[in-house]
Amino acid sequence: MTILDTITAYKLKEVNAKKKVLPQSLLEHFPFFDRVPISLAEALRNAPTGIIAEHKRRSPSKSVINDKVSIDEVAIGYEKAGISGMSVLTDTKFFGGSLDDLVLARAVTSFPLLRKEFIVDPYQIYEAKAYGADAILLIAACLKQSELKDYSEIAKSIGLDVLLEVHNMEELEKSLLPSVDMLGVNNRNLKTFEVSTNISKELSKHIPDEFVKVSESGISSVETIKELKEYGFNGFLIGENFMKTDNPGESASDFLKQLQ
Ligand SMILES: O=C(O)c1ccccc1NCC(=O)[C@H](O)[C@H](O)COP(=O)(O)O
Repeated sequence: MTILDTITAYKLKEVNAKKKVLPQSLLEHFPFFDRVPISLAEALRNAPTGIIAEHKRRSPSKSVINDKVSIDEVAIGYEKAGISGMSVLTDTKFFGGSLDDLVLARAVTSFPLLRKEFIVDPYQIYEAKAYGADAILLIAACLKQSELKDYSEIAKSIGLDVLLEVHNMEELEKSLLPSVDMLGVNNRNLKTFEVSTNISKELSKHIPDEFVKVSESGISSVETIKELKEYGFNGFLIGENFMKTDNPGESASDFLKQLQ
């Protein structure tokens, strides 16, 4: 059993329990549900740097990364730094995040927010909108092609952008759907936790130009970003490199200065 199998099995139970307490029909009455989202894909297409900075307290591969800084401090710092968008991990059990983090980040910023979650049920897409997200993540390794199609179409129907994450050619082939805005290549192998940006470089040539290409995980240098740009990447998802510092916003700001 891989970590992804463990997480998705847990998520299915978690979502079923949530639906009993707060049905989807009620999520549609949350104030943020009527908010017009800001497109993360557009922000990346038009940005000179294209960084999506992540709020990440801990992870299965690294345990604790940073549980000292507050979400609002991180979100304000990232926006001030000039980052294109922010990824907010909302999983509690494995990453120490929550939907409260998403609401708090939304309350203090106006740039695009990605709900970083292991989506296994459409309920979580409505939840993302209700709690202030602009975009959702779908992971090809967790979902069948019919689910990727249905879930991305649901997200688009309520105005959310879709970042679809792949790690190999087989996952990429089932992910080239018109309802997907951004194709993310995860440089982290979720079975071994090994990280290599070579996977982004290899898969980039098979991603058609209509998708915004995003390289995810294990990025810690501006040289890597400059190199990945040569392969057509417009977006770069960075978590640990900023979050491991005492001041993630300042660290992101220094990183952007080096890039410009
Ligand atoms: O980060 C992990 O250990 C991990 C383990 C299992 C599933 C997903 C995982 N990470 C989620 C992510 O996508 C990363 O947080 C994101 O790409 C940022 O990565 P990094 O810059 O390496 O923190």
